Amino acid sequence: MSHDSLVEVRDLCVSFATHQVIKNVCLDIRPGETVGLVGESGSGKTTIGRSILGIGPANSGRILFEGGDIANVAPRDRVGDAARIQAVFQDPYTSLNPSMTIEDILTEPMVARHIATRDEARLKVRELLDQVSLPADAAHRYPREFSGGQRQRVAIARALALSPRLIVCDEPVSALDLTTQATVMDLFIEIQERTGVAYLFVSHDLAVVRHISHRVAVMRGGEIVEFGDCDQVTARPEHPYTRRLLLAAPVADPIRQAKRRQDFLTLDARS
Ligand SMILES: Nc1ncnc2c1ncn2[C@@H]1O[C@H](COP(=O)(O)OP(=O)(O)OP(=O)(O)O)[C@@H](O)[C@H]1O
Repeated sequence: MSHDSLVEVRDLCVSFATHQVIKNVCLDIRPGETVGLVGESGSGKTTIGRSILGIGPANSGRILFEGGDIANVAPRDRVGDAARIQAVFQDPYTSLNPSMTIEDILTEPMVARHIATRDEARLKVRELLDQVSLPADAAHRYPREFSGGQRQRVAIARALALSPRLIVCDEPVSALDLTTQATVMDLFIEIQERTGVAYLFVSHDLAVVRHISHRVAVMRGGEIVEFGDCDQVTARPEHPYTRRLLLAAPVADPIRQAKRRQDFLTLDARS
């Protein structure tokens, strides 16, 4: 494996019953990097994230994390930094336990992993809330008292509680309105700059992925059809499917959009 990878997915295959949904996927994520994973609904983005998290299967292939194979190792059986791979999911309304206070939600991962006593974990809550720009008094409130964007901040704070090297972010802003999306995206970027955490950023929304990613992988029908630097993939896409995805993503400037359409049509005609 290239030694600068944090995660390397090699020839991953996943099937549900007789349906093969992931076909020989290869993907690597470097420390501190954001890899965006885009593609239409059902292309297999979430399935790859779940395999990396250890909450979904890998029928064959390997998932190397700092060199050790973590494919099919459940989260509780993972050791070292692999035990701290975290997730932020789409729906902040169902991903937080409604009967727990924010303090309990944030201390639970630290206590369950025995990396802090309950008292030590409580002391860390204030710092975590501060990292996601929530007030200290949020600790004693319940998820229902917060907006969608604030709940997603709580989910991000919970992911940060274990000082992860990697967070799998699965459509983390898709349920939020556009203004809130922008502030939560800025928070993800700011946290990465401060902590050096890497993200696998899953989204159907190319505009969102383009904003945050260093590299982008494009999925279609269980395969990665294109993987490269974000600028390269979005400005000079090689695969016709990537060009179609890009054309489907809105561009504010109609003149730029028309030019892009013409450029891509020319490229399609050549490929
Ligand atoms: N537990 C499961 N059992 C059976 N089929 C599944 C399961 N999980 C996913 N699939 C199937 O695998 C395929 C890929 O699903 P996946 O959720 O990974 O796609 P996706 O690209 O994340 O799509 P979306 O954006 O809609 O979430 C789909 O055909 C889906 O129906």
